[in-house]
Amino acid sequence: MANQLLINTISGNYKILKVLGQGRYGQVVKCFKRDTKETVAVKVLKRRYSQYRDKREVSMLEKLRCLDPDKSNIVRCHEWFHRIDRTFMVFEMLDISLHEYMYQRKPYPLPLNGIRTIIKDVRIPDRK
Ligand SMILES: Nc1ncnc2c1ncn2[C@@H]1O[C@H](COP(=O)(O)OP(=O)(O)OP(=O)(O)O)[C@@H](O)[C@H]1O
Repeated sequence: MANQLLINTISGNYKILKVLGQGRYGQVVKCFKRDTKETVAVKVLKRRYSQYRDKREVSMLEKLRCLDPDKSNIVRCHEWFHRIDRTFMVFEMLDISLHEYMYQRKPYPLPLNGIRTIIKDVRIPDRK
């Protein structure tokens, strides 16, 4: 896998298990972190055509790190690093996305109580 070669140039600590998805700014891969024996999600930002964009992404993460992840419902970011022309961000591995959850329940909609809980959870980080 092309990303495995890329990630090996940074650290032999991460073994890529599979591609989790693709976002606007890059690809997210599931990795095994050898030193801690954790499974993590590593976001590999697209080639650094804009250092400003990468810095903005990292500075947003820096600010969010001040919040308690257990209380703010924000995904935990373990670390990030810039190497060669890429930025790598290491996050805790989450369960399925809301989209996937809704898809799995098809053709049944989410129960009203479930929708209330999700809306409440999503709104918590807004309150800061
Ligand atoms: N921490 C994570 N744990 C598990 N899967 C993840 C994690 N982060 C991202 N993913 C998966 O990778 C996909 C792409 O994530 P990514 O954050 O790059 O895109 P996004 O959420 O669309 O945001 P953006 O386009 O703004 O970068 C998600 O839809 C999700 O399926």
